[in-house]
Amino acid sequence: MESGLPMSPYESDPADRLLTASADGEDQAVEAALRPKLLDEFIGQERVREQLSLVLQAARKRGAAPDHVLLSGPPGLGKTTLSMIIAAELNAPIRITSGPAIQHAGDLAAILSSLTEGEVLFLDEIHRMSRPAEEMLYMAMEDFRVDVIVGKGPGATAIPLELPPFTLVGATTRAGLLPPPLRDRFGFTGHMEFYAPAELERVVHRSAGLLDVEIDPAGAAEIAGRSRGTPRIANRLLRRVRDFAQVRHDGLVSREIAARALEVYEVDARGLDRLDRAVLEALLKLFGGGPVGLSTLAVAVGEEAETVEEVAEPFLVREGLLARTPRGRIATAAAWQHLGLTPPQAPAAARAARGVRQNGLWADGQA
Ligand SMILES: Nc1ncnc2c1ncn2[C@@H]1O[C@H](COP(=O)(O)OP(=O)(O)OP(=O)(O)O)[C@@H](O)[C@H]1O
Repeated sequence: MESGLPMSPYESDPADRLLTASADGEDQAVEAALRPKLLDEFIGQERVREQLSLVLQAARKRGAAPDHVLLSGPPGLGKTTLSMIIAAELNAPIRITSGPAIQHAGDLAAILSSLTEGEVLFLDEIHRMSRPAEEMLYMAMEDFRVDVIVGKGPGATAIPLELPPFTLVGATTRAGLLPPPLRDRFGFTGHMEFYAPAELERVVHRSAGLLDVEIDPAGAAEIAGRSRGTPRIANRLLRRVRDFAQVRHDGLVSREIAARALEVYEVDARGLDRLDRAVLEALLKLFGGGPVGLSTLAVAVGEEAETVEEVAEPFLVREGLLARTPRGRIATAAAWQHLGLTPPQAPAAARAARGVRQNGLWADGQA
């Protein structure tokens, strides 16, 4: 049973999109090899890294398990990677599971009771855990104890079970929707931000080294610029560009090769894909930049309203290309510029742009 929370727009990305931030099968297979193993190798997220480093160093000094850690932020920014780094830095084993995998409180009890002292428990998508499991987790986090209910009805008894001290690392795309009692039991929350292009360039370089791909700095910059601030996407685009470079050229990834490869995959210079551009083009060309209602816009691009709203729009809004207003969707000046189109001018605005009105006449002589 799920917690009943709506899916996050991040989670509902269809996996067949090259630019989705959620992991597909190929990602999962390659990602293990690309994950940084220690905090020093982890690129970017300076603030979270420094804060976490203090938490871990202090725990090591005290010889105790650190406080529970909550990592929040969109998918593909390195939450799983950081949880593994936490375990490696503490020299502790790690157990990995996720909210949706824990259907019953008993599932959680089984995991908790088999933890060893100091072990790190990584709970991905913690906001999607069932309510009874969530309540069991409160007690486990605070008192390192759970009550296992044996039997049913009036004869049911609660058997207390002591747990060894462990560190929970929870990950969520929606920290704001976690129930406060759960949120409050984390001693440290790290908010992961989208990566800057220069940081993604370093990610691409590092991954290229591990995958044995020859790449020059301009090639890495080209891939980074199209990766939507997300290392998982950067790594995926790098693999597609590598294919192109190996099949059509000599294997070296330069700016030109990266740009041509990503053109084949319909990822433009700003990281927009076919659907993103279709939405923008409809908004600009059919509706003059809006405002237009979501369902009308969706019909124009032949997609479901939810797909437009949850898959294309979040990135377009983040990029400042589209705005959601109470009257409908509108395109920004940057959207016109990005598609190389000229916004229509309102008659008065057009005249004002041409000249100053004097003596009741515009500079062009019209009244
Ligand atoms: N700071 C980083 N430096 C280098 N590589 C990174 C960094 N962050 C993430 N990556 C790479 O990006 C990929 C995705 O990272 P990860 O699986 O940790 O993301 P996530 O936030 O846990 O995603 P999800 O929420 O979907 O589980 C991994 O291959 C990892 O190697």
